[in-house]
Amino acid sequence: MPVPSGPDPLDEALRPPADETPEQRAVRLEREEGARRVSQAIDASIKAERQARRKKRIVRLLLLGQSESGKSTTLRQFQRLYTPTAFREERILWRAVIQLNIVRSIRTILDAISYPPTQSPHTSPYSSPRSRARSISRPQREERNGGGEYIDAIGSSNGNEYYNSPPRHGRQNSHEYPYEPDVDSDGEYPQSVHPGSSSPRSYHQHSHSHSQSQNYHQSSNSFNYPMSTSPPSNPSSTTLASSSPYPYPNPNTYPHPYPSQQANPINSPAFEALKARLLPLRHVEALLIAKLVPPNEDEATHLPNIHGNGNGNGGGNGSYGGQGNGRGAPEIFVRPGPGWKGALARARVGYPTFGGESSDGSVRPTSAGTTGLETQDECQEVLNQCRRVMIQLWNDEGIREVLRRRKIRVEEFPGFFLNDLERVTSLRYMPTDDDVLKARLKTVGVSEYKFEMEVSAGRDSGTEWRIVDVGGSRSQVTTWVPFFDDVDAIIFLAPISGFDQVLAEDRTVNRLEDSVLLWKAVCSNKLLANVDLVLFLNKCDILEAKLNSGIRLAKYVRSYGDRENDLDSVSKYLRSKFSAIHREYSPNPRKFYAFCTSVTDTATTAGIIASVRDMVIRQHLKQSKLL
Ligand SMILES: Nc1nc2c(ncn2[C@@H]2O[C@H](COP(=O)(O)OP(=O)(O)OP(=O)(O)O)[C@@H](O)[C@H]2O)c(=O)[nH]1
Ligand SMILES: [Mg+2]
Repeated sequence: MPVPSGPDPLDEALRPPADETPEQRAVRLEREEGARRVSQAIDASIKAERQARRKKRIVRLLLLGQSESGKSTTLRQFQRLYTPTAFREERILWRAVIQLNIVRSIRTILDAISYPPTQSPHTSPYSSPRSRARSISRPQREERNGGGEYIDAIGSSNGNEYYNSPPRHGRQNSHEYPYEPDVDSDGEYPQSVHPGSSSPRSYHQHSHSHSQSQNYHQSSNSFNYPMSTSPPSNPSSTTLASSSPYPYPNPNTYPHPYPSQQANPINSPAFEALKARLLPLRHVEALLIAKLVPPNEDEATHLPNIHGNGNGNGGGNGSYGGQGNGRGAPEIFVRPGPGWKGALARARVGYPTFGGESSDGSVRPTSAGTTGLETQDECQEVLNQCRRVMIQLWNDEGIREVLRRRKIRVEEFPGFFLNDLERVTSLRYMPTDDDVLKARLKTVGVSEYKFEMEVSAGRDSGTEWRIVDVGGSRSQVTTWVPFFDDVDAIIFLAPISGFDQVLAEDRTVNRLEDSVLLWKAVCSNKLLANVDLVLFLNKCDILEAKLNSGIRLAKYVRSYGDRENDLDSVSKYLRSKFSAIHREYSPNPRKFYAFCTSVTDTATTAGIIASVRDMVIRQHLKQSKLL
């Protein structure tokens, strides 16, 4: 933005009038003195409050990172480790979330099978969208001017715009994140170039107004759809998905807003019958949404998102019955805090009433998680009845093959429980610790969780912890700033397994690129200049599986070159890049710790969290002495 030249308007406004009389001057000075006294009093009271907080030993930790980076999971790890009783008591409440996760995974598969790649709501961000090879190395001028191959986010001089800019939506910011839908000659990831939304309608709109869409049009001839016309490689008639060819639209004539002829390309009677048997899941989904989303929370069911068409009701038009438009449903979210848990507990949702009132007077199941008694839960009953069909669907070779071809790795989705269907749909099912950590429930808003460690040693005892968990999607980043004040440490989560994925909320943005941009913004933020940073390079388990399956980092991060494509080398490389950004962008020198994590893994995360706890306490004590 151009800076206006000339006198500062604020100075102008504050300057005394040229014809000020001595009396007016005296009045003005007195008024200014009064204002100064008020300001000093406010400063003093803030300082006193801060000192009192330090004395009371209140430690504040902020969890930052993009959506699905693992912030809420990290918080759950803290709770599991340091308030285990409360964590155990609440496990049963996660069953509804897990039920919803299962239903959503099934829906994803049905959508993927039922709709061609161009229509499916579940292509990106889990389908290995491939942007052009990019470098996350520091921007070199030659690179920028030459190939333009680095992630532009790394190149901008200051990350603060991430906070200051208004929430970005859709493709409006494409100029800031110049992601050209680059098509590789091998056409390996055609789904990645599907621009914008999964909704054909919104794509249609884009195609008239954005030049990137035109690029897409121009380039759409140059690759083959992996599923364009061929059936799965093993066309065994025993598989559900293999008994019909796949009449996907000719890429030369694509896109059609609604290619009605191909609305449901799988017309195998076996598949149709199976879908019909899964129809009750629609009801389950609606029930769960009603349970999880408070009645006054309208936004959750109307949130436009990657899968949705902006008005999905989360349960009405999926593909269970093959009648809907199959464009999925919004991801259900909760506002952080005990609200949704309280609502579930109050509704009792069919859980047995083992417990009485808790100390705060609220009623919640207290030890149901350990009894293993049968419960009356309609959703669980329906899931239990559908479990054989779900298992059949998930284990069907033909369907697996379609998913493979479409690069849809359902097992890497958050909230994946399909390998545990027998166990998690049992009527006696009570979520384990691992299940709670694996469950996915998106956060919207910012909230502070207070707790005192049940399990505390030495100097920890008596310390009150306040962990701030934020919603990580792009539109929410601006809401973080008010929480930057008076923070002892930040844990920043960068899910490095996302190097071949795009953001759910903006499919033009590579996930790793977004994490780097966000990291830069956090490092350079002046309000956080003296806050120690802890970096979790997270989802290393998924990263390892990806690398082992042959997906190469160098395809997405060109600067990686021909280094070894294994977890150790990749994580070291990315760690050094994040560390370099920290050094370069931090306004002041400060402590920085980096860990390669899989925060769903209880064994490895316990040690890391203990180190972070010690480090935060140390820092807190140091700061207290300084005050
Ligand atoms: N396999 C694996 N899954 C993880 C890991 N970390 C988090 N997850 C899963 O990823 C999903 C998203 O994690 P969340 O903790 O909900 O992510 P978040 O950062 O809070 O996301 P928002 O609330 O949208 O901002 C959950 O289903 C987690 O179980 C990890 O290291 N490995
Ligand atoms: Mg969250």
